[in-house]
Amino acid sequence: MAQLILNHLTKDFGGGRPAVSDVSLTVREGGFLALLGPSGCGKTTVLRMIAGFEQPTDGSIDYGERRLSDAARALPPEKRNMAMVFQSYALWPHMTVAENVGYPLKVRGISGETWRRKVGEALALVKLTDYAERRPAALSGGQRQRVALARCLVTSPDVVLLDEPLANLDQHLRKSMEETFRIFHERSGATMIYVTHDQSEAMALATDVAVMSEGRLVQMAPPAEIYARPEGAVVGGLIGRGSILKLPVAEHAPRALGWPRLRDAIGSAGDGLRRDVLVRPEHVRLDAEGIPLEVKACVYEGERFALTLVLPDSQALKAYGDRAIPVGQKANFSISSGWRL
Ligand SMILES: Nc1ncnc2c1ncn2[C@@H]1O[C@H](COP(=O)(O)OP(=O)(O)OP(=O)(O)O)[C@@H](O)[C@H]1O
Repeated sequence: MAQLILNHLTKDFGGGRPAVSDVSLTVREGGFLALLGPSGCGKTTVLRMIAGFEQPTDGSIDYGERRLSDAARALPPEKRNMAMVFQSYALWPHMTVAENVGYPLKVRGISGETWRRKVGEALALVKLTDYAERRPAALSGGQRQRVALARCLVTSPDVVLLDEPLANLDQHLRKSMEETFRIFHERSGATMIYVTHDQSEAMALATDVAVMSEGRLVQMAPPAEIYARPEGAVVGGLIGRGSILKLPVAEHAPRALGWPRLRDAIGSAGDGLRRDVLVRPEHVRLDAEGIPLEVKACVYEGERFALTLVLPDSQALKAYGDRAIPVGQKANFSISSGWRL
């Protein structure tokens, strides 16, 4: 086990802006990195460079002391001891589950008892022991994805690359697969890099979250840190369900803003420069001492109500409530904290 190091990694396909620009980050040993960002920001290209399917045009990738690739040379994918799981499971339809899982071993010349033992262990980990002799066509989507996971686990890779592996699954299955990934990560000790559109998935699984935008790395931090202290509107808008308000706060104001300062900013009609302030819905609460805000929408979400409130200058503010408030009605709210982006 070692650190995976991306150093000024760049990939330019030659069509305008590079797909990946100057990305430097270190994935800690045995870490679980979630790579997040809007469509087209370069996530898959980073993953493909790590796997060895694309060569960087600049910068380098190292695994510990070992140089995997740079602009001059690249270790072929099969020499990297990595495994990649795709959104489409890419199982061979004519092979059984066990044969699919054991295929990478066969390619490496492993057969007989060792083959059976390793396949058995991998299938047990993803709870598919009883399905060993089935063909992929006779499996559910979640089971197929678990076969793909077992196939990547069977060779004990140092690094596992997952490209939106849960995108085709329904909400319920995604939750149970998240658990499988967590166990897989704990037991294998492999470094995992997980590309996803779904930030809640990323927050649930990752030791670190990296957010990309337009080919660049915008921020990388542990999930709780990136949630509490996002850098800029891209990260603030992507992580969690906050509202980004434009408020007149001074440049030298602290990043974390308390209620008195927020109340003054919301109440001020000043034309001064407005800055992006992120307000999390869980920090907005009904408060007799607060300011009256109109309820524009109230949606029942099962465990709570999601409210959309309107500030005096018509900006929308999301909040949670434990009871319904009729649309059009005003109630007093305060905001316990905001974060200047
Ligand atoms: N082989 C290629 N040739 C030319 N351009 C490419 C190639 N692969 C990717 N790109 C471009 O590079 C940019 C980044 O693509 P990439 O697939 O890495 O984004 P992504 O963040 O994974 O997007 P998504 O979330 O939609 O999958 C896009 O503008 C894409 O069109």
